[in-house]
Amino acid sequence: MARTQKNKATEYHLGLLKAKLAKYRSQIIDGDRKAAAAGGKGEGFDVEKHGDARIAMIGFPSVGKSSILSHLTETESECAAYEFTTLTCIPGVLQINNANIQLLDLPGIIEGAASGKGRGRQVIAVGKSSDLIMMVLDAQKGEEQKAKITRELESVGIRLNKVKPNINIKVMKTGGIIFNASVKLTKIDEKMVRNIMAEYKMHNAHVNFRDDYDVDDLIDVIEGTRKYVKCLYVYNKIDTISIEDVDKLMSVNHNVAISVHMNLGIDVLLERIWDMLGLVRIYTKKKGFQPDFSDPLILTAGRDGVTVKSAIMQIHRGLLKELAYAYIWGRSVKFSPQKCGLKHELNDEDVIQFIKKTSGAK
Ligand SMILES: Nc1nc2c(ncn2[C@@H]2O[C@H](COP(=O)(O)OP(=O)(O)OP(=O)(O)O)[C@@H](O)[C@H]2O)c(=O)[nH]1
Ligand SMILES: [K+]
Ligand SMILES: [Mg+2]
Repeated sequence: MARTQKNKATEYHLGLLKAKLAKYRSQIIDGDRKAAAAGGKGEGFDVEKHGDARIAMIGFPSVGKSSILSHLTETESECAAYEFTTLTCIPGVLQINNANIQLLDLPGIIEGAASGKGRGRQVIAVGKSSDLIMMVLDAQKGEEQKAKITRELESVGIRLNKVKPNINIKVMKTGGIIFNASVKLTKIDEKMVRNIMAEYKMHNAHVNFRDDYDVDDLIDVIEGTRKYVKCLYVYNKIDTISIEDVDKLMSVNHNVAISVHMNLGIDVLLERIWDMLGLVRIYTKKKGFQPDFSDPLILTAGRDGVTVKSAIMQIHRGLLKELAYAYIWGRSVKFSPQKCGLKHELNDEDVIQFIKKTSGAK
């Protein structure tokens, strides 16, 4: 693909090559999955999920992943100046705002990790299972390390800091391909969409583009197995570079610059982790009592954020039927307390009191 000159005539050819490549990749990944299921998983990698969220640290060897785990949690993971010090998945518990977050230290990966080099596949599988990937990078090394690891993750279907493309495909029995777009498309045209659909042997379908997407986005939606994961890029060892270079790193979206050795940037790192996880603390209170501010419920945002309903689902779903309304104090309401229904969206640090239909609703 890299050797094909880019112009209008070759564009269709490139699009089809991309679709073929994506198809073969998913066949290989699928084969791997079956082999893994048959032959047991990588030893030392099947760590059980614990706590309110899971973060996986992924990076090249000796960037300081284990140093970060040992610094931020009670767990000691061996740190050393030689590469591949860490050989398995080491879990620690990171406490931020009373939430218990599982932080996973992992072996360093190398180029080709996704196709099975080293323990790359196991490491990437752990990344896929997490709520946030911390891509740990060495501030002394060039920008290409970020692109290389991103490529490894993308090649197995992980998409970093992206939302699923809003392309709707409805398979029909007859009628051919009926194509619609809500905006003017600049990166793909109808002919290309038809070619790609044909490559996937989809001959009858309604295809609707809700935004200006490209070939890769269409393939992602057709393949359907992509995993959209948030990613924080953590540049460690800033004690070895100039202040100007630190400023440059910090000016990029989703980047954080730290030094474990000098204890620099750690507060900012924890804040960014909290923000990116999108966890919400909710304090429940009983009538006539103060809420217990030392013991929040930690809720994770679903597609509609955290609502009164999703809060109840995480606490005690039986309450759903019994609820008359909820009283809310906090930033999500105009005045406190305010009577709210199930759809009301909660903010971090709101206080909630549930009023049941039978007790005190009148
Ligand atoms: N200068 C500097 N060195 C650091 C810093 N953090 C870690 N190191 C050093 O970097 C080296 C590698 O640290 P590790 O924590 O073992 O790195 P790792 O990413 O876990 O390495 P692998 O497990 O081998 O992949 C060690 O010699 C650390 O002392 C830092 O903030 N500044
Ligand atoms: K090391
Ligand atoms: Mg390590």
